Amino acid sequence: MIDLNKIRDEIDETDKGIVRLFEKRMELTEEVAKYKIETGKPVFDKEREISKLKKLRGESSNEFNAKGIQEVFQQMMSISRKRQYQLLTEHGADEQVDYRQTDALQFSHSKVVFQGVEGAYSFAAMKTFFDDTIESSHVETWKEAMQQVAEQKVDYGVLPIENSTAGSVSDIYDLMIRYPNYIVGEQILKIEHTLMAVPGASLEDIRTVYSHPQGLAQCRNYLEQHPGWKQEEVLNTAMAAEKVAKEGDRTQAAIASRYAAEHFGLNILAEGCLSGESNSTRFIIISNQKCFDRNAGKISICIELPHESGSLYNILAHFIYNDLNMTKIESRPIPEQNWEYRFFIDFEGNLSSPAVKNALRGIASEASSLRLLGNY
Ligand SMILES: O=C(O)C(=O)C[C@]1(C(=O)O)C=C[C@@H](O)C=C1
Repeated sequence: MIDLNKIRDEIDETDKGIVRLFEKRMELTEEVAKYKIETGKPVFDKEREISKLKKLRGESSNEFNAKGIQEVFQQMMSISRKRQYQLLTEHGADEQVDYRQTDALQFSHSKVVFQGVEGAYSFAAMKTFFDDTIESSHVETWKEAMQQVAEQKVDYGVLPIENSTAGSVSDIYDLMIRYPNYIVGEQILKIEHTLMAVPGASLEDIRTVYSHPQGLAQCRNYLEQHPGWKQEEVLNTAMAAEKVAKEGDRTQAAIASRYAAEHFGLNILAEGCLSGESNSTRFIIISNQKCFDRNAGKISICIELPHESGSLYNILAHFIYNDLNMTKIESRPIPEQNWEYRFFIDFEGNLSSPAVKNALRGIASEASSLRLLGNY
């Protein structure tokens, strides 16, 4: 009978040896880091890693072990890189600080653009985030709002990025890539949709419901109870209310805010049950200035990765090693590169913290591209 305890003793001895060798390897890594700090040579040397993996695989006795060796050494070199990034950060090696930190961003007396018309949820988010000294204006589309901020026609823009029921607003993610704007704040707004129609109309009269696609999506459960109603998309929830009020047709209804119903003189036919109790939308405040609040606690980045196995896993390891809490990851297709994606990542932290600097240094070296979208 084989003695399990005896085998385990031998495994323990072998593991001790592996730990000693690992420690030795990490000491050598520190030497490499010193050399790289002095010479400015990049930490990540892909060619060296590929040739090492090939050689080590060749030294294993069978294909199964070769795979294991590849996995273990990929991890070992990735750990070695992370230690080197730490040492580079501690040493303050060529930090590229192309953003400005400020004690407090100037929001009062600024020019702010939102999409839609008064009564739209973006308008409500703007009113909640900013004070009464701002000069606000509105445009028809999210793209125009992005453009106005990019061209510095206004100081800030307010855009919806995510809804707790319907999910991410993917168009906003795509627009963030197309325009050189930055996120400087966010506002979460509880969304309470109501169904409204012209005075005198009742639920039985309704044939068509107008709203923004997000409004229709968030009220999907309610609308499923009325399969006979035709759903029509318009640019904005408040515009839907405006259209119903202007056309005066009692077969039409709009899904929009209570404010919009009052503003356009419409009657509320249903409320409260439309999109659930906790339905909320997160709005971002964007600026063209790469300027972040010194006390900001959340960072948004966008990365593109080499199209190869394990690349996302390796990038995410930078958050784990630096104890950073990732709060969101979103993927969007890269146009013209079918089935390849860019990733939008939110995590907690401030750009001045060493942990964030380490992680961003590592990600910048190992991703195909990294764009900082904001610290707010
Ligand atoms: O040889 C180097 O240049 C190192 O930095 C060491 C090492 C390794 O751990 O083996 C780590 C990172 C490089 O990408 C390649 C190899």
